[in-house]
This record gives sequence, C-alpha cells and structure tokens, in this order.
Amino acid sequence: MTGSANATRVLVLNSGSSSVKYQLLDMEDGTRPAVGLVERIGEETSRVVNTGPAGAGKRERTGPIPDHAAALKAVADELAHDGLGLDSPELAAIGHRVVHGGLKFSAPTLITDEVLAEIERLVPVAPLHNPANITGIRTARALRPDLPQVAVFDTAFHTTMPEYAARYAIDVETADAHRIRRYGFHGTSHAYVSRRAAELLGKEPEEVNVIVLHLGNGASASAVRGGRCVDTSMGLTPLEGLVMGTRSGDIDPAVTFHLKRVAGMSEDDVDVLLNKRSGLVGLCGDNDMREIRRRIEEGDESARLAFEIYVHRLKKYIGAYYAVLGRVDAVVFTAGVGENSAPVREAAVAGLEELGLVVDADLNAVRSDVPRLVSPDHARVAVAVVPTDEELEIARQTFALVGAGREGRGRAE
Ligand SMILES: Nc1ncnc2c1ncn2[C@@H]1O[C@H](COP(=O)(O)OP(=O)(O)O)[C@@H](O)[C@H]1O
Ligand SMILES: CC(=O)OP(=O)(O)O
Ligand SMILES: [Mg+2]
Repeated sequence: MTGSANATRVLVLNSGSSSVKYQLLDMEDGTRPAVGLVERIGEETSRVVNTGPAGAGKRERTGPIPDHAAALKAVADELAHDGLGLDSPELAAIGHRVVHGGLKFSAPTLITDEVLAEIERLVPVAPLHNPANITGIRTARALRPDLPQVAVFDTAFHTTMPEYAARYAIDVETADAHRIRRYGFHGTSHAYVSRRAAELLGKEPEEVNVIVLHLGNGASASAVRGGRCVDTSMGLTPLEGLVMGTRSGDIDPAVTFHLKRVAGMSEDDVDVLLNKRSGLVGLCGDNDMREIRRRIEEGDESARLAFEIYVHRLKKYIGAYYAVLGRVDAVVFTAGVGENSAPVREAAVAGLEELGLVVDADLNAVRSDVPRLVSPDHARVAVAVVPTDEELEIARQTFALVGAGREGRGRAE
C-alpha cells in the first residue's frame, strides 16, 4: 500500500445498476470536497451532476454516457476540474460499495485479484449490482494502480444473523451445494443508522434493540439487538422482503413456476418482471413516492392501492421484528422514502399503539436532515428518523483499514 502520511482523503464510489454516486471525504477535517453522481448510464440523456462541497459549486451536464467505465472517466474528469484529480497525493484510498460479499467477506477488505475474482463469482446472485461494482473497481484500479482500493460489502453487517434466521427451510444439501441462504443487504446503512439511533437515545449500541427500515428505491428492514443484526428482510438476493420501487419483495415462489408453465415466460422474463416491473412501478406505474402521494391527493385509486400494499408489508415486518427482538427501544426510518415521507411513517405505525408505537403528527411533519424523534415524549418505543450516510461509513471503514496498514508497515520498517 502507498499513500503519504498526509494523505487524508478517501474517494467513495457507489456504483448502482444505472448510476455512480461519488464523494471525496477528508477524514481529518470532516469536509467533503467533492460530491456528485452520474445517472441514467447507457441512455442518451445521461446526466453528470457535481454538487460540490455542501451543495456549493454545482455543475451539471447531459449527454450520452454508454457504460460504467465511461461514467468513471466522467467522475475522474469532474474531480480533475476542481483540482481534486485521482493523481492527488492527498488521496489515501478508494472505497467501493460492493453489494454482494457472500459468506467470505464479513469486514472491509483490501481488493486484490483474488478478492475481485470472488466478487465476480457472486454476480449471479446480485445481477443488478455486482457487475457495476466490478467495473467501478476495475476502472479505478486502472486509473490509480498504486492506490489501495477497499471493498465495503452490503452483506457484511448481516453475517451475525443466527443460523435459524439465515437458512431457508429447503433441502440442506442443495442449499449448501449452491450457497443458498439469506445474506441481507444495505448492511452499511443498517449498521450506521442503528448506531446513530442509539446515540439519539443517549445509549450505547450494546444497550438497545432497534428495528431499522431502510426505504430507498431498494428497501429492507433489519432487527438489531445490541448492535448486532439478528434478522433482515432481504435474502439470497436483494429481491426478498419489502415492497420496493421496482421489486416485488416477498412472493410465493410458485408464482415463478406458474409464469413459466402457464404464461410461457422465460427465466429472464420472470427475472425482469420481479426485479424491474414489480413493486410500486408494477402496481401503479410510478416508483417515486412523491409522485404516488401526489396522485393519491388527486384521488387516483391505483396509486392508493400501491401505497396500501407498500405500507401493509412494512407493518408486517415491524410486527415480525418486534416479536424477534422481544423488546424494542426504537423503530428507525431511513433512506429516500423513510427520511422524507411523513405519510409512510405515519401509516406504517398506525394502529400499533398497543405495541407502544405512536407518531406525533407535528414532529412527523417536520422536514430536517438531522436525526430526530417523531414519537411523543411519553412513548414506550421511540420512533425516529435517522438520515443514512453510506458514503461516510464506507470512507471510515476504508480509512481505518488503510490507516491500520500504514501503521503496521511503519512499525515493521
Ligand atoms: N421528498 C420525498 N418524499 C417522498 N419520497 C421521497 C422524497 N425524496 C425521495 N423520495 C423517495 O426516495 C427514493 C430514492 O431513495 P434513495 O434512498 O435515494 O434510493 P437509492 O439510494 O436506492 O437510489 C425515491 O425513489 C422516492 O421514492
Ligand atoms: C441492495 C440494494 O437493493 O441496493 P439499492 O437499494 O442501492 O438498489
Ligand atoms: Mg440506496
């Protein structure tokens, strides 16, 4: 590993199926000199938005960006434009979000050829995500082969799940032969948010039991006991669990045989149906909760039903994880929908007063980007909103790993 002692910055790359989010974080002074994203990759109208530090110095351009490699080049150009290029001596490492780490990776990992090969082996179980992560890693390594690159896995936080929560009730030999089990995702977010929730309650993570509801485009719930994940709603792939923007979440697996046998659909057709044409978009044509709420206000029935299905599933998971944990200190909402949609939060806990769950309408209506309680003072269980910050968590874990490497080498030299 290289990097001088004054290399205090980490570039975080979060490559999604059609977007790359990037942030440059300074681990010494806590600033974020660069923040931005490339979206709609592969379309004619791709967009590069460089938000700049704290929203200052925003730049935006539109034009075709054919693939993730080109997107990474665009990110490098944006950084160079601000004098923050990848050749900067201040750069200590690049941290990559990697969605599927299988069973091998339960901690942030320095990327080697072997690690990359293992991430590639997991593509079949994260087809929307791992290929993008791999391109991000390859491109970044080509641009800065000397710099440590670290993978931070979505699955890592969930490796503490007990065997009875992680296993499906299917033939053990088949399951083991094909490594079929529940891995869980969004772990970086669940870890960060559950820790911040403990802070908000004035407690140590070890002292509290929390249910985290990460509701973005992808959505998942987790039950966290004393800082360790004991159950989560996503499974072998990020398809299981909650209703999402475009994914069905839980479904009778027989639906898939039925579609193949009766509707003549291929494996790929079913895959696309459940991952891209289901969830909110499949139910009502929109996957953005803002648009769905607007349509409900106008009396649109399909939007209303989509909302009700979404919330009903959410409520079932709150109940299930309440039972798993036995005692719950907080139910915490995070990510795009969880942080911004007061109606979703209100509806998700409506009728759960007997469980100690109540939302205060005034507190819930407040818009803010700081962690906050939305339950009344006297509530038995706190209901909270905690904005997630996967990039900060990835940067911290990356810097800790690289820093440890530097110290270790320092001692050895
Ligand atoms: N002001 C808002 N009100 C309601 N929902 C919102 C708002 N802003 C964003 N969202 C929802 O958040 C989603 C994106 O969440 P986000 O966590 O950014 O997703 P991802 O990281 O998976 O791309 C949008 O699709 C939309 O449904
Ligand atoms: C794992 C997953 O669903 O990620 P995202 O929400 O970024 O699609
Ligand atoms: Mg997300």
